[in-house]
Amino acid sequence: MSAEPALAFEAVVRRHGTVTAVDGVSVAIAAGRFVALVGTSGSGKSSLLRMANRLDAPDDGRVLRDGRDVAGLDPIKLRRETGYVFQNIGLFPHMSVAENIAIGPRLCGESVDVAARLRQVGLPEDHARRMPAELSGGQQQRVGIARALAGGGKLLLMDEPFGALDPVTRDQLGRTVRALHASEGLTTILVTHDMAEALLLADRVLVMAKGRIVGDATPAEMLAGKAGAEAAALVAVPRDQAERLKALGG
Ligand SMILES: Nc1ncnc2c1ncn2[C@@H]1O[C@H](COP(=O)(O)OP(=O)(O)OP(=O)(O)O)[C@@H](O)[C@H]1O
Repeated sequence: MSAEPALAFEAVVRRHGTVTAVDGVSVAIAAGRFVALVGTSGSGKSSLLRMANRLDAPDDGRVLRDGRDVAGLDPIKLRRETGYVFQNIGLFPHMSVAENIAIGPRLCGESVDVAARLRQVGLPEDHARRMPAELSGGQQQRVGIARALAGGGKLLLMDEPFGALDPVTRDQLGRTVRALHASEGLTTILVTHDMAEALLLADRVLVMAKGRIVGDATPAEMLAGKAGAEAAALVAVPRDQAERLKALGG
């Protein structure tokens, strides 16, 4: 494992017209960590994530992967080596599950063990022949995760990947991703609006507000109120819900 952080942002700025979406973010993420990125809508989470594999370029500052500035890396290769999963992942509707999973490596003349990839994400092997429309939303997201990892990349970026799913499916998928993170030796960054999900899955939580990182702590530190006012406000929501549920149960 490299001594360099798997991903680092150095004084990164990203503007969209007159809006400064990312306003001087510096943060390093060590290989093997599971980081949740939280913050209210419009705080800059997606804008930050998109710079990790050159979907967007910073207006200022640098983004480093394993110590190398992404500006000097081949974007096609970089994206192949990055698992990227987002809400409504967009499987190719006219391709089978197997073809969807294998598409990236196949374009580079490489083959994929589709059955193994399906097993990894908890889907039966016979689903390989199905078309995306024959799968539930949760199953489609599982295929999306399998496709994201098929290139063999060790960095997994997830932008609200469970956003459109019911709470039970969401919880199951979260556990699957956490298990994959460990078994595959991934570095994972999960953008989520669900603070409870962030606290339960991640080993480090970054809080964004107005384009800046305003909280950076472990889940235990967050719960103990040691990560600043914005983090405390976000943690207050699931805590209050848990207390109200407990009160209901007597
Ligand atoms: N392509 C774009 N063009 C113009 N403005 C944009 C664009 N993308 C994002 N923005 C603006 O940049 C700011 C940050 O947006 P971003 O999507 O990064 O936030 P976010 O924290 O991911 O939000 P959400 O949780 O709602 O997805 C917002 O003010 C948004 O309106």
